[in-house]
Amino acid sequence: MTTLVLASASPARLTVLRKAGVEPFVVVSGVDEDAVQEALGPSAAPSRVVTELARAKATAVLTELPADVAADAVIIGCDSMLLIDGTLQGKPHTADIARARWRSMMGRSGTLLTGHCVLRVRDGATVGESSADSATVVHFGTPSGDDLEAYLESGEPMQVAGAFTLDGLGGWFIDRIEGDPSSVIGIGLPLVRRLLGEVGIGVSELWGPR
Ligand SMILES: Nc1nc2c(ncn2[C@@H]2O[C@H](COP(=O)(O)OP(=O)(O)OP(=O)(O)O)[C@@H](O)[C@H]2O)c(=O)[nH]1
Repeated sequence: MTTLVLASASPARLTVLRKAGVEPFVVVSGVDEDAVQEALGPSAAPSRVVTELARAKATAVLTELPADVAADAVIIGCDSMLLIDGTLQGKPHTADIARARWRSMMGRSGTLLTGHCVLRVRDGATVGESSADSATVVHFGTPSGDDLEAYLESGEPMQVAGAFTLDGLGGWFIDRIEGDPSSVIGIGLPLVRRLLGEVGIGVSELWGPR
């Protein structure tokens, strides 16, 4: 049976796949995302940035796979960033940055881009590849000052692209989205289904015992 390898440390991506019937084999890539972005240059299109980051993550774990997994596997790498005011934003990391971002984006909208790369692996070699990004327009609500401070205090916004979640505390502050919710959380299931199809895999082959 083909093993789905998730090349990500993201707990959210793991949860999305588990709820969708797949128990992935997780290998964290450790890719230096800043270095990849720098190599792409300042004029790289946002969709290319997130897709190349996803490809770098998927490629990086190929050599880390145990032989029994690498015999028959499909590796998925992802990268999510928020495109707003013409700039790509990753994780804010500090409360001050997250606060400044929320004060700027509340009441407005941005596009959450998630790049995906799927590598089909047989006997340790890549025999197929498909990649694409998904774009979801996110309409931000207007949290009160107290609510925003409490949200920052939770620590959640610092650890996620765009300083918000759809499926966590951030959900109180997202008015609506236009697009696929799973890709906002970090891995777009309908897009991954299409990418898996391009390398000859049907999603139900990956579902565990029901
Ligand atoms: N739960 C949740 N997480 C989100 C949401 N939006 C973005 N994220 C997370 O924000 C993180 C974006 O950073 P990335 O660099 O793509 O991924 P990472 O967490 O660093 O993990 P790697 O794939 O190992 O790089 C991911 O973990 C996403 O799952 C959301 O709406 N909900």
